[in-house]
Amino acid sequence: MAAAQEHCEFKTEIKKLLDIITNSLYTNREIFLRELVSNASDALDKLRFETSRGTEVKDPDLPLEITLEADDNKHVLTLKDTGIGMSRDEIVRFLGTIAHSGSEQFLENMARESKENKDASDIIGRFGVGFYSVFMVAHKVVVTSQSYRSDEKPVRWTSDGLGSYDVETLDESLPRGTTIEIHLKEDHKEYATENRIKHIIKTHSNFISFPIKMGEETVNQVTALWREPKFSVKQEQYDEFYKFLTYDSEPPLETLHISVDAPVQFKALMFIPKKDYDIFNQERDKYGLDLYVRRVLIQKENKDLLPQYLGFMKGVVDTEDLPLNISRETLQENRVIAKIKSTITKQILSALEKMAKSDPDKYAAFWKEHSKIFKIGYMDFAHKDRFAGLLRFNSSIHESKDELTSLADYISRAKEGQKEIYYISGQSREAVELNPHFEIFRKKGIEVLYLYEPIDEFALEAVGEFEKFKLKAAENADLKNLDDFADTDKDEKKPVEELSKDDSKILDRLLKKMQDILGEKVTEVRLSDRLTTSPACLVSPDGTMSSHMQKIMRLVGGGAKDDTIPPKAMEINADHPLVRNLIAIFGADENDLYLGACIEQLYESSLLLEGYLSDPHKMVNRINELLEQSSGWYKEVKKV
Ligand SMILES: Nc1ncnc2c1ncn2[C@@H]1O[C@H](COP(=O)(O)OP(=O)(O)OP(=O)(O)O)[C@@H](O)[C@H]1O
Repeated sequence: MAAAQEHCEFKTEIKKLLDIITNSLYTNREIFLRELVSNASDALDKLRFETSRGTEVKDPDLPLEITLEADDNKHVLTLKDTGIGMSRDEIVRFLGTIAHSGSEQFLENMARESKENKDASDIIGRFGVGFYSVFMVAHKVVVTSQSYRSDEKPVRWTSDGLGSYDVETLDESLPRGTTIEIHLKEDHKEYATENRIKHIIKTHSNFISFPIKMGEETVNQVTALWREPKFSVKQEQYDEFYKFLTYDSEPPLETLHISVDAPVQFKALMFIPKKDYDIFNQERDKYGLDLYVRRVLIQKENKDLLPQYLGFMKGVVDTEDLPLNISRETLQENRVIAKIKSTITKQILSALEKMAKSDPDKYAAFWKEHSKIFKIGYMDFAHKDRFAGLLRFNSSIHESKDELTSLADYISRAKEGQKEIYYISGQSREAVELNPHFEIFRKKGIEVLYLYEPIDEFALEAVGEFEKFKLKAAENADLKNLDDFADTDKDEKKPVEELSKDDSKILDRLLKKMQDILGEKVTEVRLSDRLTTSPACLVSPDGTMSSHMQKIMRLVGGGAKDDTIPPKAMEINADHPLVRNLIAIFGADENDLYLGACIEQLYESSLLLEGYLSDPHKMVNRINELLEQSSGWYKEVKKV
């Protein structure tokens, strides 16, 4: 006899979700079974977790398993588990609102994707939509559940997935667990045939750690692959397990299977995915390894087992050295976990080092996908040198932006007597190569690393030194250190005439004039030893951050917008034709107004290159005035 029947409307967001699911053209509908089996497995994990910590449960002797029944005549597929079950309150909360991760994320991603006009069907496959995906194939679903708490009555939940559902409390007695009856739509009755179902289980759910039974047969593998000895596992099995774990359709780039006895006993099976699937640029909090204690799942995506910069790793860790009843809240302070983390970190770094050495192409593929997160490793001081050894950069010796070098290779090419590794930051290869600070390095044939990501410079600053070579921003290089190196740039333009004594004196006064005009905007105006093609550049006072770093610090400084420009010295290239012209103009009339505009413009052009010019209006006006004047003169010279 049924009691307390209730008819309820789904919340709006669920209606939206159901609408997307049922109307989507998604062809790979079989993943609904993956979702339901994974829910059943979660429910069994939760039950095992409760019993292992001594909680009293209903029907303690029931085997922990999932059973499937396919009724080909009635087109009904039934999935049963002996897991934790749901009470009436829970079933309404869990299946009637959208408080759970999968579907919520799905909706967010859908919203974003539809803005970008992408095909959404791929998201269904990759993220899973949880329970509701069943309505891709069902016209009616009946969920009957008995909670593991003996004082709860069984409950039945029925819905056609259109807009509402019914719940009723049952008076009969039922064994613990959840049964889901799936009444298939006419078009999808194939999902009530035994062979089809077996095939789907093998494809998507083979590594579920509880038996999935059809009749007498256990359809899935059940064994915990990570506990098998390494030599007995084939790469195909690893690949299959990886796909099961991540929903990735491609095999992993690298597999790492380790068994450790000291200082802690644990086994880990980890993978580096071929692609960084954080395609939505979400917060990087979806990382971590699944933690098992003696095959019992304690926590999915545990973050205490892995430093964040190795967060691209996917996989499982299983240890003997923790009590089964450990509380998840205290994992973070647990000494065993800390030891596992430190061992795993070393093992992953070793694996990367090995890969970099034995298969540079593979390492380059790793770098392309995962370096963004890996570079956060500059905070891991304990492994600073190993981290630095794994860094890769584009450099001035390369022909294109896609080539990479390590710091060690840079050093192997360094000039005799060179003690520093130089780098320049910029948005692109072109931008770096136009940076005036690069000119002296080009002239002397000294290699410079090109840094394109904001984090690169943080990483190199933190590393500080590699194999006794100091890491130095090119603009902060002490030019005295470069004096010993001869010029190598052969395709010099014709040598510039030496300045006459008189002109040198005029230049001295011109520099003072520049200083007067620019006032407090610069610390000084001086002659440059570093420029060959640019007329001027700005230089940070010794020991300060590079301009690039200063800009980043202003961005991350948060709060108030800081528009102040840190004072810098302006350096002038005495050999530049523009400067030579200015000397002549200044020599003729020290107060020529044209000079003032030119000097301001030189300063602001340098600011622009350093990325500091925040308001271009004044500058554009001035350029237009200068253009107007010069076009007038040009017209006269050309006699047009
Ligand atoms: N077989 C089941 N036994 C017990 N509870 C279940 C079962 N199936 C679903 N639930 C409950 O319903 C909730 C919602 O399930 P749903 O599949 O929609 O999302 P989810 O599993 O939480 O998220 P995700 O799909 O990201 O894993 C689950 O979190 C769980 O609490």
